[in-house]
Amino acid sequence: MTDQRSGKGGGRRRKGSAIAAIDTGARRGLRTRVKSAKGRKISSTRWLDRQLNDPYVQEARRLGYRSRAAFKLIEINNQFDILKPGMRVVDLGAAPGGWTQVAVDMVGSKQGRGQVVGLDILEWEGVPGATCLQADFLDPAAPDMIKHALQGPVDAVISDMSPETTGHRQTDHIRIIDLVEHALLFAEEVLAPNGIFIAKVFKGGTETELLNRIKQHFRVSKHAKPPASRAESPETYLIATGFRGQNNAESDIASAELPRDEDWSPV
Ligand SMILES: C[S@@+](CC[C@H](N)C(=O)[O-])C[C@H]1O[C@@H](n2cnc3c(N)ncnc32)[C@H](O)[C@@H]1O
Repeated sequence: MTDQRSGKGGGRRRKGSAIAAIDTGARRGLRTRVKSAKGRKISSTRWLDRQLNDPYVQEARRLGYRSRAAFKLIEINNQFDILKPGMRVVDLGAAPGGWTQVAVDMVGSKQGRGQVVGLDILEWEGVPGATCLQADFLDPAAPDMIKHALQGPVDAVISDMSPETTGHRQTDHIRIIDLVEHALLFAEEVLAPNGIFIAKVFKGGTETELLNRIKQHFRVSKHAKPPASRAESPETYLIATGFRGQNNAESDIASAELPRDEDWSPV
């Protein structure tokens, strides 16, 4: 909960093993899968094959990104032109650090412009140019920890947080919505006017109440499924721009006017 590091290099790589071909984040995932796949070795082998044949994994490795997830943020940004030099960004669910690396490059924090603060429940290696925190975001003390690290109002809160999936659709849905709701409440507290909120959600599962809240606080909201997000994954990203400002929420949006989740066409 109190671990705060910044400015260290990338993850260690084990030379010579098959695992050395996979970036740090994927290797962490491999260990998890092998452990949880006791007696189901075939599926972990298939998973390993998929990693080795995945062009995003290869490209992440070539460019020094810690996860293939980095490309999701790059693609979201290509599409929506969101992150710009000098911005202050909070990255939730940041480990192993792919999005943090991309955000650091985009805002220019290594050159002293903007700021990136990343947080994850897992222990993770600091990303140069970012403040890297370890805490459970659902712990009431976590938001204050981030606020303490911030040097001013935030331009973008980006969340790639996802809970350990159980395979039970409804349970997974409830867990991710809980994370998104906490992230949104935090964003409402720290965002500057016109700020941006990005959060991972599961397709077809964004609660009306959550969408209602997004509509009240942001001028524009969309769903996006970047090409780097695997087609078979239910994940999609909620992109909300034009934060109306603290205490400036639109309270007169009739619920009848709100789009149903399935009406939000993917962009
Ligand atoms: C898909 S990964 C993020 C990948 C990351 N964006 C990247 O580019 O490398 C999801 C992350 O959410 C984190 N997470 C899940 N629940 C969390 C919580 N309650 N607090 C903080 N982080 C959490 C997980 O530990 C995991 O690292």
